[in-house]
Amino acid sequence: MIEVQGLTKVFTLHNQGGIKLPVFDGIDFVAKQGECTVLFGESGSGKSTLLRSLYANYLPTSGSIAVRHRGEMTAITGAASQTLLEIRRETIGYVSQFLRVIPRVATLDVVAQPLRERGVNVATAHTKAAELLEQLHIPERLWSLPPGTFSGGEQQRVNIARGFIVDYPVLLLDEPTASLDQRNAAVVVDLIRQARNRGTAVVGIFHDAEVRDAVADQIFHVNSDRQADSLFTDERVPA
Ligand SMILES: Nc1ncnc2c1ncn2[C@@H]1O[C@H](COP(=O)(O)OP(=O)(O)OP(=O)(O)O)[C@@H](O)[C@H]1O
Repeated sequence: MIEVQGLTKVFTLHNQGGIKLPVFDGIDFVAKQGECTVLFGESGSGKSTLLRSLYANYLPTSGSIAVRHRGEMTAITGAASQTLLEIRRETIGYVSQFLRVIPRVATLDVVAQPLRERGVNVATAHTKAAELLEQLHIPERLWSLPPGTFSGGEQQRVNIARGFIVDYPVLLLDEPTASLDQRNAAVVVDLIRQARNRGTAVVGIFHDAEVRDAVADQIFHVNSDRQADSLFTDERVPA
């Protein structure tokens, strides 16, 4: 579903005299349908940078990223804005670590929005949003409120509900259980497994070893010191 070739990222800090900050160099990486790929590595190794590059939030310095979109491998690097919007609406879902929402929009609408953008009617989108919010233990009294003042864990669960409301062929998850208790982390593990069983290619960062072991089909080591030929390991992690 995703093919990454020779991906290199160097940040240039223009407000710091143009200092160059190399993050990773020459990454080759494949994410397959129905598999969960875990990005693994030390803090600062570039996991989030890689995930953001897959969503085209960051522009790579060199290399290419392609995603299977409408049945064809489509370049993300260098894609026109219109193509990127289409890819994000139909093919790639992204659950960032923190919820970013428009003020004064009710939680139920925040969660339902990705379905509404795909033309699903309000009633159906709200029903699906309510199911997910219930599953993730967000009390019903909060559904009509904007999530801006919710606790960190509540906001993260709203973000997860929003990410899982569409059956995206590719789902990118940036530490989706970081602020969650065990009960809610277990719900997220279930949601990931269900998505994977439907054929979604999941790519995620999970700091919690228990969660990681519960969902990983393969682990991709992101390591800024690595040699080019040891970039990819296809370690099967026991369920
Ligand atoms: N927008 C940016 N501008 C400049 N440097 C950045 C930017 N984003 C990330 N970096 C740098 O890139 C490096 C990798 O950061 P990244 O967040 O990808 O690491 P990570 O592996 O996800 O770390 P962690 O596990 O701590 O979240 C860091 O040194 C960071 O300072």
